[in-house]
Amino acid sequence: MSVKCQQKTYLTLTNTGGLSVKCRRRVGRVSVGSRWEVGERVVKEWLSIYYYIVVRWFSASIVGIHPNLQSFPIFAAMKNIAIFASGAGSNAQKIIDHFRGKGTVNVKYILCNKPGAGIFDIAERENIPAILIEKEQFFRGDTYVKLLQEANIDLIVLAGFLWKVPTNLVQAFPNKIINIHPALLPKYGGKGMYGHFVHEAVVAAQEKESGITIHYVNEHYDEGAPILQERCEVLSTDSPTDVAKKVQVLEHQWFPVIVERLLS
Ligand SMILES: Nc1nc2c(c(=O)[nH]1)N[C@@H](CN(C=O)c1ccc(C(=O)N[C@@H](CCC(=O)O)C(=O)O)cc1)CN2
Ligand SMILES: NCC(=O)N[C@@H]1O[C@H](COP(=O)([O-])[O-])[C@@H](O)[C@H]1O
Repeated sequence: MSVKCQQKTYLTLTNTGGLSVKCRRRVGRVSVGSRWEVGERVVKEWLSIYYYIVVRWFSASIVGIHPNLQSFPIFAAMKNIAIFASGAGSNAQKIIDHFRGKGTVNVKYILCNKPGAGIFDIAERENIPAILIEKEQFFRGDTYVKLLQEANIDLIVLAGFLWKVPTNLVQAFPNKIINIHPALLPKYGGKGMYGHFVHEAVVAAQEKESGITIHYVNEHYDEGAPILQERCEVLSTDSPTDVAKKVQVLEHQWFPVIVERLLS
């Protein structure tokens, strides 16, 4: 079944820090699956909402009586994350999938600086509030710092975000912002080193291996403390796209695991 004229919505921050809803009308045929798939998806969504409400209410009341039960996963308070992205959002999707139905992590916001980026479609499908970042507000002022603090964000995850996080945001969330880089830092990092540019440089240098680096974010590009590096072989016959595919497998395998480990 497909429908026409899907309304695409995202949020923007007003100057007073409020949220306003924007509609990006998309005219075109959007497949939402068969009636059965749609019905199944609705049932699953309602069940996860029911699970969330019942279990969270129950665990909150129990923890209120015995706070030391907090250490048991079932009673642990849910952690909030915000995901920043600029592109397709495949890493964001893997993180969302990883925590689906667990009741441990809530993706409270998705923030993106590129109108029309695929990450907005993911946010729409997953019913996650999506915010289009306004450049001036992001680099001058505390609008986004306040939004994320008021949302009680426990971890900010940069998943293919292509702007430098400003110092005020880094300082507001010390050791609570992480990034995934598609290479083995410190090589192939810094300004200009993102996406395909990284893999092109690795192939041009005839490297025998590449990989991923997940690291804390400081005020400079790619200089924060490393958290994890995983490697893949680069063959002499590999193109940058071949390397990108191998690296993406590592990203999708490890990023959700590291997010979970840091929040536990
Ligand atoms: N304060 C920090 N902010 C960000 C970091 C970081 O380590 N500290 N990591 C980046 C992600 N990243 C590499 O992992 C990265 C992303 C983008 C660039 C870059 O050169 N960007 C261009 C702009 C590109 C665009 O707008 O399309 C630029 O700055 O000129 C380098 C590294 C996320 N933020
Ligand atoms: N230097 C930052 C950088 O290059 N990040 C890279 O952007 C891609 C985002 O893909 P996605 O939108 O499909 O998650 C990922 O490969 C990530 O490592």
